[in-house]
Amino acid sequence: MFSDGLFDGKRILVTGGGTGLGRAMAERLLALGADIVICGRRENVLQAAAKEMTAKGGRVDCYGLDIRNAQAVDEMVADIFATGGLTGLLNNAAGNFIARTEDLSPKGFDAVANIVMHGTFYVTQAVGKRWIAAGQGGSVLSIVVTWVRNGGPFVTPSAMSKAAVAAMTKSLAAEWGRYGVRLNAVAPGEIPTEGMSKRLNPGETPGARTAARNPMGRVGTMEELQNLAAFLLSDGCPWLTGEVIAMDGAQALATGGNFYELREWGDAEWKAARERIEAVNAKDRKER
Ligand SMILES: CCC/C=C/C(=O)SCCNC(=O)CCNC(=O)[C@H](O)C(C)(C)COP(=O)([O-])OP(=O)([O-])OC[C@H]1O[C@@H](n2cnc3c(N)ncnc32)[C@H](O)[C@@H]1OP(=O)([O-])[O-]
Ligand SMILES: NC(=O)C1=CN([C@@H]2O[C@H](COP(=O)(O)OP(=O)(O)OC[C@H]3O[C@@H](n4cnc5c(N)ncnc54)[C@H](OP(=O)(O)O)[C@@H]3O)[C@@H](O)[C@H]2O)C=CC1
Repeated sequence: MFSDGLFDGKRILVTGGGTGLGRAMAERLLALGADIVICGRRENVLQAAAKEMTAKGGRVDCYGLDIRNAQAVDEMVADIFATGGLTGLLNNAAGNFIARTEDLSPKGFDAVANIVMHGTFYVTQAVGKRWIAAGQGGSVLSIVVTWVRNGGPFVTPSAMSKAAVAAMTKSLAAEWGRYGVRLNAVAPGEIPTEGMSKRLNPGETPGARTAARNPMGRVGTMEELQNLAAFLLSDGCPWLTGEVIAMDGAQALATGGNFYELREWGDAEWKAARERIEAVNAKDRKER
């Protein structure tokens, strides 16, 4: 679908690029010739992913850090610019889980908001200010959710924070356009990944609920997202900026989104879901 070498000479930072959608998009960009940088909190996950991704060649650099830490983000980005710079940024790292909003503690809200809203801003600003200082342009792509348009029941901290990322995308497209920096966002429907399925559909067959409700009768595929991300980050559309593009088989248009049906759940279902989510959180935390 794309020419070989489309991304020759490009270097792209993919936050959360060691797993799931981030890894899939990083792999496609690498295959098209880009050098890749990935970051996340679990260094072992990043190193294992980088090893597999470069089995056929290419360069993938890893940084183990928490993007909620603005100083750590700035140090990472300074190091990246000291070792070759960047032409693109893919804001993909996120945290999320389903919960009744009345059950959230302040720390539970902050866990999501500090990753998605604050962390995404820290990375974008650290990269953007260096592009501006260097007099070079760049392209930012952020992964959001369809809930930025109409809210997301039972995922309120994520809906609020991703809406902030969509607002950042539009604000900076206007503010930084004069520097040749463009920003766009993609709002995918469900594309099952381990990190997502275990926190948003705990105990269910991954993708089953979406397949039953989606106008196209299925979940999304990695390949569809890889193609859209490659197009948006390529030099093929330099005047395209400030857009949020949904790709969900029209599910949000038809049904409003993903989790409204959870209003049927009672205390027992929420307790079971929380236990499953906290088990996966604890497992991942041990690897940090
Ligand atoms: C269509 C699909 C769209 C998909 C969109 C996506 O984004 S998929 C992306 C999917 N991928 C990911 O999400 C990957 C990354 N995700 C993560 O690392 C975790 O899920 C994280 C966001 C909780 C951060 O973890 P951490 O260890 O850094 O967290 P921490 O120690 O800072 O604060 C923890 C606080 O959260 C509380 N809490 C937790 N669960 C529940 C619950 N079920 N109920 C209520 N509360 C809950 C917990 O009790 C504690 O508060 P407390 O009690 O101390 O006051
Ligand atoms: N899968 C889906 O159906 C959909 C996903 N999305 C979005 O796609 C993106 C990827 O999700 P997905 O691949 O499914 O889930 P994953 O859980 O696999 O990806 C999240 C990644 O972000 C990293 N991350 C999380 N918190 C931090 C942090 N504080 N600092 C640094 N890295 C962090 C995680 O690594 P680590 O834990 O090691 O830090 C992980 O690699 C997210 O933005 C999500 O909101 C949007 C719509 C649908």
